[in-house]
This record gives sequence, C-alpha cells and structure tokens, in this order.
Amino acid sequence: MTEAEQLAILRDQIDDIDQTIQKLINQRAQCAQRVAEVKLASGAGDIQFYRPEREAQVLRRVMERNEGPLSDEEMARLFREIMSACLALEEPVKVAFLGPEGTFTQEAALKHFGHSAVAQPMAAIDDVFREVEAGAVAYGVVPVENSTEGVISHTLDSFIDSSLKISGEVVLRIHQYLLVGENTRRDKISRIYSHPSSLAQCRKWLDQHYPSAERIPVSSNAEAARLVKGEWHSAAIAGDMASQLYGLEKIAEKIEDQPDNSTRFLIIGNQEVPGSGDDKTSLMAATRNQPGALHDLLEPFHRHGIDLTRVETRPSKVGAWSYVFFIDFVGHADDDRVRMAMAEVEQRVSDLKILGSYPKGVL
Ligand SMILES: C=C(O[C@@H]1C=C(C(=O)O)C=C[C@H]1O)C(=O)O
Repeated sequence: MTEAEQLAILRDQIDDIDQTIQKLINQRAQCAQRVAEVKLASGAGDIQFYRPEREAQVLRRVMERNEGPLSDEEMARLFREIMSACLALEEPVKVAFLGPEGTFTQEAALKHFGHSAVAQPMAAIDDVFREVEAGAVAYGVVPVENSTEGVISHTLDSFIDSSLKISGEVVLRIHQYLLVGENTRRDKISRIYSHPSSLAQCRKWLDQHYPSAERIPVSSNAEAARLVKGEWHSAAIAGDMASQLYGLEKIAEKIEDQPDNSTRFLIIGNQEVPGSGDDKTSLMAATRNQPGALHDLLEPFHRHGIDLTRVETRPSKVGAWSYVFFIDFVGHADDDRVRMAMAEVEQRVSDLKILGSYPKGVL
C-alpha cells in the first residue's frame, strides 16, 4: 500500500470516530440539560447547577480508568472542558479572578472551571471577595500560597472579615518566562519588570543572567507584560498567558529557580460543598492569649488521626500580639472524626470558623 493509501484509510477511521465522539458528547450534554430540568422542577429556591464534588468525582474516575496512550492529566483536561460546556448549557458559571487579563490566577480559574466559564478580571484580592459577596458572580479565584514564596497573607486576612466559603482549590505549576517586545534586543536589557513574588521566584536566574539589570516590582505579571510591550531595553517576567495576550517574544523559558514551583489557589463562594470522597477542610481559629494555646488547639487533630496539611499564623487585627490560626486538614466537616475533633477544638478556642470543606484539587 502506498503512503497516501495508508493515510487515507487512517483518516477515514478518524472521521468515523470523531462522528461517534461528537454524537456521544451531545448525548452527554442532553443528560446535563435534563439534570438542570430536574433541579429546576424541585422548586427549591437557591438552585446549585454547579456541583464541585460531582465534578471532582467525574474527573477522578476519568483518571482512574484511563488506559492511554493519552496521559491521565490530558484526558482529565478534555473532560474538564466537556463538563464546562455541558454546565454552560444549564447556566455558564460566572467567576471573578485576580486580574488583570493574563495572570496566573486567570489560568487557574480556567483550569478549574474550563473555558466555557465567564471569567472577569478584578484589580485586587479585596475586589474579588467583594464581587462574590455582592452576588455579581458566583465564585472568585484568589492565590493563597506559593511553594517558593509562601503564603499570600492578603488572601488569608480577607477571610477574617468575610462570610464567604471555600468551595475548591486548584494547584498550578508556575512557569516563568523572560519576555520582550519588538523594540528590545536580548543583549540590551537594562530593566526587568514583574510582580515581586515572580522576581523572587527567579532571583538566582536573574543574578546569573542579568546581574546588572534593574528589577522593578509592579502590581502583576500581566501588568509587567503590558508595560514592556512598547518599551525599549525592557523585559518582563510573566507566564505563558501574558506572553500570548501581549504578543511578546519569549527569550528565556522556565526561568523559575525551583523546578516544581507551584501556586495554590482557592475558589471562594457561598456554597457548602458535600463530601466528594477525597476532601480537605480549612478553618480559622482565634485562641486565648495564654501559654500552650496553639498546642491545645492542635492536640485534638492529632488524637483523632487527622492529617494537617498547613498551619499559618496571622495577626488578628483586634489588638497587638493576638493571633488567628489558619489550618488546613484532610477530611470533610461531615466526617465523624472531624466532627468529634471540631467539637473539642471549639471548647479550647475563643473563636472557630470553618471556612469550607471542598474536594482536593484533581487537575
Ligand atoms: C450535570 C450536572 O451538573 C453540572 C454538570 C456536570 C457534568 O457535566 O458532568 C457535573 C456537575 C455539575 O457541575 C450534575 O449535577 O450532575
């Protein structure tokens, strides 16, 4: 058989398979529409079309049963988009994210909700909280910690005065790029703009490759990319999305000092999410200002065999030297042993607020 004949046969097969996939995707979409009809018919006031726990279960199952050659992550990403499109038939999810357009937070929002979500950039973390509180959007996406740079304290502090709940988390591998516009040559860079945490994430690389360039902190990586678009002798450190958005050339790739550099983002909203089978819970506790307070707070977790994934301390804002603890652990607030531990913790602290139980990030 000639090469052309072999290719023609294979392409016919692909065309047939595509037709079948397409039919099945539409059948799936019809089922999702029927789900919406059932939810509406129930007559309940506040209908939740978007179900984070159900989506996490679907994606986990996709990964578990996957046999390749496509990777589990790749397959889950495809299903993420199919679900996003199906949900948009019920009602597109509206999401506010820490902008501007082109930030890693936008990338996180799209990774979590898929590209059929309607995502709106906000100028600051406070604005994301406010937009969700005002009901203008159903969810917000904010960064909370970076593996190289640590906690984003502004996000934690925002929970102190907010009644919003955490309904999900998403972890993004952060790759940084050195970007220039058409007016700048790679050997003529005297200024490098970026968000302070991105500058910090690339500090060693910059020391080595651009020791004498001035490092200029700006409000976001996307803002850095926008600034250097027309400037001379200037480069930006930013992600892939910003590079595409502003049509900048990548003159160096993956310049972050830690190869596994990642950021964790939280999804905030008003929803209480039922258990998905593999969940995390975040809480906030204020202790009385006395010796052993942190030990007393943590002890019940240890005794009930609950795995803590993070403990952060922040000033409480209600007087000097008093603190609020932010604790993340594995398990759902409805689990028996979590309930038991929480009942005990409540006796030992001056204030306890469960910020939310939510599925562990799948993608
Ligand atoms: C179809 C549903 O609604 C939404 C769409 C889903 C999907 O396409 O699989 C899953 C969960 C919900 O976000 C449902 O609740 O099952």
